[in-house]
Amino acid sequence: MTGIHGLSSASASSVALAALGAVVISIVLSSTMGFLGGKKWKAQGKHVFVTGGSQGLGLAVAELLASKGANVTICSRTESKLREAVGRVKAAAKSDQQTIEYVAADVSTFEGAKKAIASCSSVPDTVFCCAGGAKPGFFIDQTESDFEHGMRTDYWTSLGTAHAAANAMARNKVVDGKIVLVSSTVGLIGLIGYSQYGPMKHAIRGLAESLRSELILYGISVHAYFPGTIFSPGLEEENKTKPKITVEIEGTEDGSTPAQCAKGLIKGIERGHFFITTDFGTELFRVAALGAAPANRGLVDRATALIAWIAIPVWRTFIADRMIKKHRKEHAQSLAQQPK
Ligand SMILES: NC(=O)C1=CN([C@@H]2O[C@H](COP(=O)(O)OP(=O)(O)OC[C@H]3O[C@@H](n4cnc5c(N)ncnc54)[C@H](OP(=O)(O)O)[C@@H]3O)[C@@H](O)[C@H]2O)C=CC1
Ligand SMILES: CCCCCCCCCCCCCCCC(=O)[C@@H](N)CO
Repeated sequence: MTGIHGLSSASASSVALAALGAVVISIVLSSTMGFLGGKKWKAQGKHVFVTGGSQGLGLAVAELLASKGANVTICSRTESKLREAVGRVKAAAKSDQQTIEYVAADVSTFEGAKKAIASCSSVPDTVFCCAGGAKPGFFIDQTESDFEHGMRTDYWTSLGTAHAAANAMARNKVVDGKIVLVSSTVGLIGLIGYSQYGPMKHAIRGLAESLRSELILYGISVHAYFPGTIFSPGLEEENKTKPKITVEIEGTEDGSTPAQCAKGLIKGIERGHFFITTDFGTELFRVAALGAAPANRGLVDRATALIAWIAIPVWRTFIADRMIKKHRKEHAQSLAQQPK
């Protein structure tokens, strides 16, 4: 007797059994965090260091964790902004016993990042690398200096901070250390206007995977966050130079407040998720691009990947690429007006 694909029913049932086995293993592996690791991460009593902590996502993360009882050090380059921001973090704190401070530093060099970590009143056990920002534009318009700036602002800030933090944590035997890297939706996909920025956010994903593996040595856990549009001061700034076509594809209405993003990010961390998203579109891109990274919920991730398998090519072909093709004429006209 033969089954549907000409398989004997015996081998069809062994295929089914193997599939079932894979599902069970997948569920077990993805739930080990809950069953074996046991402990849910708590902000209470931690010392959290946040780069990009003077505004936008970083400030919202600092405020939220202070409200949950963490000691917080915010870091960015501009002291005047830090002074105001640290007041907001203090106001959000659960009690006046918490240490809330700021460190003014440029973390885009190893020297700056090392100094920033060393200036904290104690070794931080939890580090959020939120510093970053895009300078969108058309690939052919951008200069070598724009790309170099992107590497510094969007990759090196995280690399330097993670390097300084891992050193401090490992050498001071910090228990349950944590490093959180911030990528973007465009760290999972490519999108017109973001060639100076997206590839750096892809690099952040690679850094997260490398560090997740190696920092097991020291019991330091690593997470990467992939936010969609955040209504932040940085977004207002980048929108001044963002190509119209990029704005159209992103949609001006679609996005979240820094506070909404911080809330979703912390929820993901508490659940022990490795790659964290806070909007459905990016969640589809995450499961489609998961590769060998750990899933969040084994079975659900795989089911979501089935949706992504259909939805992503449809979105790309009939929405994104089509909009770009429609934009060709307008773009050619503006190109013709530029000097060669
Ligand atoms: N806004 C968005 O739509 C999205 C943002 N993201 C990412 O989320 C993160 C936060 O974004 P957002 O909330 O918009 O942030 P903002 O652009 O509003 O703020 C950036 C923060 O980083 C600080 N910063 C920048 N460069 C350095 C540096 N070299 N050293 C120290 N601090 C620095 C800034 O302060 P100062 O200039 O004073 O140093 C500021 O505090 C970024 O990594 C961004 O790429 C991801 C997806 C979408
Ligand atoms: C099948 C799936 C459909 C989903 C559609 C979603 C469309 C995604 C558009 C990309 C949004 C880019 C946000 C991040 C931008 C960013 O990082 C900068 N703003 C940095 O400041």
